[in-house]
Amino acid sequence: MRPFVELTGVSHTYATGGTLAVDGLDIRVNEGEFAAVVGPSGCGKSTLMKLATGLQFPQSGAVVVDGQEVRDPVKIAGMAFQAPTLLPWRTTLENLMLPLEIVEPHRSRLRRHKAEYVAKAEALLESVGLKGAGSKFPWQLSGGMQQRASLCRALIHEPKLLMLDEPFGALDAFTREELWCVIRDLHARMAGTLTVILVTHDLREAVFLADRIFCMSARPGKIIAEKEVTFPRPRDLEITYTSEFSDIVHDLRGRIAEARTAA
Ligand SMILES: Nc1ncnc2c1ncn2[C@@H]1O[C@H](COP(=O)(O)OP(=O)(O)OP(=O)(O)O)[C@@H](O)[C@H]1O
Repeated sequence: MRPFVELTGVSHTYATGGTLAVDGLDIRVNEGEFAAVVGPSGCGKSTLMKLATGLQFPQSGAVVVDGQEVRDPVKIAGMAFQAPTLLPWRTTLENLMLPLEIVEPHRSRLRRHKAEYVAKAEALLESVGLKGAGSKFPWQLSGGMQQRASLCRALIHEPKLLMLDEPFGALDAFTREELWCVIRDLHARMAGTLTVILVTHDLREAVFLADRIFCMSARPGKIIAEKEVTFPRPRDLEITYTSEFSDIVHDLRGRIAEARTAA
């Protein structure tokens, strides 16, 4: 497998406040892989996401995505965050269409091929259990439904890289587990062509979804452990109740506890 996202010896200090957020960060995620990043609060997980998508640029080290050094915002990436950030004055369908109005080649095609794109958006909504919700405004949807819609928006322009920053953090445990399965199925459907990086505080979520888990030190963040998760796919929620699963969660919890006290 070829590396798809590579950060090598990356250090980054924010100009505002002069905070050294990550220092000597090395991470390599292969094409098609589902990676998760866990670590103590404030260790630089979101910074890693911003660096990998060209929203911030490091003072030292290299960031390479899909074989190209990152010098601008990465157009092949889709992103979803803890807050669904849907525009309240647009319907759900219109919210989904937003990246198409910005990202080429869709931007130039959108007007002439509108029906094709609408059909695609509707198919995506159906795939996450939101059939028929396209005409509703975000405020007419539950939090879980909004988060599903926001996932669809992140995927509408067929990104090769999906970046998820605590996307389920604000949801109740049942809805969260339901959405784990939605993401699992989306990733499986795009077999080998969609690389995912998920930042999460939820260690069960990381172990259930990921092929590889990176554990970060306290700030300034660097990778202190890398763990492969070899449970066969497709994974069922039942595996979360097995002792093998709990062992991995406990191991990660121990590493993060150590990283916090070492800070
Ligand atoms: N835009 C910014 N300007 C200045 N400092 C920032 C900015 N974004 C993050 N920081 C600082 O960089 C450090 C790392 O923040 P980051 O958001 O990457 O951590 P995190 O691991 O995602 O945190 P959490 O787990 O709490 O979400 C923090 O000390 C934070 O205050």
